[in-house]
Amino acid sequence: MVVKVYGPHCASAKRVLVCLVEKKIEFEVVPVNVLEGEHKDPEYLKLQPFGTVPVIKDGDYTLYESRAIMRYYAEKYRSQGVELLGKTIEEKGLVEQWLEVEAHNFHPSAYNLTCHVLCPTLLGGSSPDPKVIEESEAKLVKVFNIYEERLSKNKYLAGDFFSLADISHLPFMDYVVNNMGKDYLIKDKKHVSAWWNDISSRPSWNKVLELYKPPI
Ligand SMILES: N[C@@H](CCC(=O)N[C@@H](CS(=O)(=O)O)C(=O)NCC(=O)O)C(=O)O
Repeated sequence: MVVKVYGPHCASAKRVLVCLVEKKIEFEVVPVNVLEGEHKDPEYLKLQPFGTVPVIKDGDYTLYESRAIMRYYAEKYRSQGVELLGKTIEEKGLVEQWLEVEAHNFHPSAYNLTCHVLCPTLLGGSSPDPKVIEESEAKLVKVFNIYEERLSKNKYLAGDFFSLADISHLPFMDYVVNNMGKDYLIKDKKHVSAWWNDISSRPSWNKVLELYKPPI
């Protein structure tokens, strides 16, 4: 049974797609036009009651939350493709730690910038708020300072191996650094810059970006 990934053009779905490519897992995509509100259709809400993308269907198995989906496939196909969870329980612990750091320290500010700078339609009619943009950038500076220190000792966030924690950053780092042109946030951080250049050069990321261009 081939896994179906709903909403491939959206950022959070790209975490899942990169994971599947790295693990050499065959997949199909089901486009969901969030700008037209298709993610709020009753049929879609039966799959994902919170009305966000992505969700996957793998036979009778349905799963949403992009990071949970990545963890599921990285575990289920552990011996296939690139190892994305580390080799020891200690390494796996660090992968989980940096996945949580991405979700709770990096993502909120990156998502705020996405809404207020890149896609104000996500604001539901409100106007972009310069104060939110300023505060979000300041928070990201603090996050990248911590990343700079971590990456001065390790090639990747969880250690000297590429993992789900690095994949999880790809879509919104691309929005912040490239789509928003806020590369100045990392340009003076040589280890963060080297890390970003490394992970964003991966064929898996560039394949997904080429196949499923963002809707914004
Ligand atoms: N925590 C969820 C977040 C999913 C999410 O917010 N998806 C956005 C699209 S994107 O920001 O990932 O591109 C969405 O559906 N937005 C539409 C909406 O919130 O109505 C996950 O990681 O899957």
